[in-house]
Amino acid sequence: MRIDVVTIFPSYLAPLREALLGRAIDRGLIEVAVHDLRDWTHDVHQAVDDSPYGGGPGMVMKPQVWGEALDSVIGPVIDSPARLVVPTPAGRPFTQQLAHEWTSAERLVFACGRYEGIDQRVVDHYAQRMPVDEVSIGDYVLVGGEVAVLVMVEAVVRLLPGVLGNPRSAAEDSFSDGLLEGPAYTRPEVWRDLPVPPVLRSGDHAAVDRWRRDRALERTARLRPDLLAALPPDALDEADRAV
Ligand SMILES: NCc1ccc(-c2ccccc2)nc1
Repeated sequence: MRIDVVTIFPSYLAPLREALLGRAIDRGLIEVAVHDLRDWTHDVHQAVDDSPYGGGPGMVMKPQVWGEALDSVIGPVIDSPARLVVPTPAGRPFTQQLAHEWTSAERLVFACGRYEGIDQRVVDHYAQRMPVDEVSIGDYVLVGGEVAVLVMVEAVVRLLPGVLGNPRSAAEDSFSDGLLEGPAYTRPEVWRDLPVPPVLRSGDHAAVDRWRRDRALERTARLRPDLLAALPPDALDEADRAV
């Protein structure tokens, strides 16, 4: 998978080259290119924004600059189909399911907005020639899309074959079975007078699996009842319902 990011703050994307994601790049599992939007300005001030039509606070990012940048970065879409992703608070929710969907994309191009966002015609123009996703990572407003890109790239790349040491990790993610993950424990057996739940040291794998699912169901009911309500009817067996 090739990932391109266009931003006025390229250094914000430096974490993409660290740790797990950095190793995925070194191993050739993904390619990452970060582009400075200002490279496509032609004026001495390198202007990327202007006042909003209709008035109102803040500034809007200019369509001309974005058009030249995205034409250059995306290139002839025919050659390598890409998805254009625009992080925005006014977007569809980014979910584990969407992360999985994106793992089949040959290319992801992220357009990081700042100020009050990007002139809508940029999304409208590219939506005529490629899939464009306006996506939100949560109901809060950031100063720009860069942090959201870090979140989404990590969520997608960790799902790619070979990236995680243990493929079971991604398969057993929170949300993979529609529930939140239950608690995890490691040595020591007792820490500050708090013991590890004995069942986890029993060696009885069926009991451990049952205990873990019960804790996941309890946690989901307590913190995310919406996820329980969204489960398909056959997702919970009789033992689950007893929790
Ligand atoms: N859903 C999180 C999120 C994503 C992007 C932005 C944002 C803010 C300003 C300009 C452009 C994008 N804010 C929140």
